[in-house]
Amino acid sequence: MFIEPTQRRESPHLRTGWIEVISGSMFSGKTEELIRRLNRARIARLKVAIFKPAIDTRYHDQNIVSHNSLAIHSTPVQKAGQIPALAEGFDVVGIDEAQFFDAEIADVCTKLANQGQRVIVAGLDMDFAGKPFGCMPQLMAIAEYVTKVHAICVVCGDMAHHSFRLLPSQERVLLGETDNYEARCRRCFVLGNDAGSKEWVYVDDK
Ligand SMILES: Nc1ncnc2c1ncn2[C@@H]1O[C@H](COP(=O)(O)OP(=O)(O)O)[C@@H](O)[C@H]1O
Ligand SMILES: Cc1cn([C@H]2C[C@H](O)[C@@H](COP(=O)(O)O)O2)c(=O)[nH]c1=O
Ligand SMILES: [Zn+2]
Repeated sequence: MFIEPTQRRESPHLRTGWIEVISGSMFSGKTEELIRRLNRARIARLKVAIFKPAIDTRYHDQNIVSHNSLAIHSTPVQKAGQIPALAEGFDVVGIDEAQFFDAEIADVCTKLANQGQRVIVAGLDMDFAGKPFGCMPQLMAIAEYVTKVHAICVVCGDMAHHSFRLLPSQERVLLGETDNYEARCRRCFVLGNDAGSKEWVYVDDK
């Protein structure tokens, strides 16, 4: 578990901010972990602002929602450049689905952190082809803290770090969940359709 640094309580302009990145494949728990950190910041009575790209309407047009139905209210924005004005006066800034933001997102996160805000960014490290996704490599490079989370391969049960697309589309952006994607380990990802595809069945402990 990530041990959160303590945020000093003076005005944001008198304290040091930082950037945290939570990254991994689909179903790896990025959103869960983002919501956990943001809820803890709220419990600490810090002012929390949360953003997501407006394109991400998968589960809800406003809320950030995890695959296991945790939810937190957010402000959808069209462009990264809109975030600084909207985040003014907040101690902590959460951003989900960062891979969909334009290249300005890295400068935006730097600006917020330099102003003393704690910035927590979650996003996919790789696309369906196993290629680094958009701005994520840059965000991981400039962050003080990077947490890589992993899913479970739905084919074999090993640790998964790939998002395997079940449709033939080669478009980079294709929203979806278990209808369109599976979490897969390296081996089952490389095997592709030859690895087969199984609905994950939880083993009964009894
Ligand atoms: N293959 C899988 N591996 C791990 N968790 C899964 C898998 N499929 C569904 N889940 C569920 O997804 C949850 C994580 O969802 P979420 O935080 O939205 O992930 P992410 O944002 O990384 O896509 C897990 O707690 C679990 O309930
Ligand atoms: C791999 C991959 C994913 N997407 C889309 C699919 C989902 O809508 C999001 C990822 O959401 P999650 O919170 O990480 O589960 O991204 C895409 O558009 N292109 C891809 O290659
Ligand atoms: Zn596997």
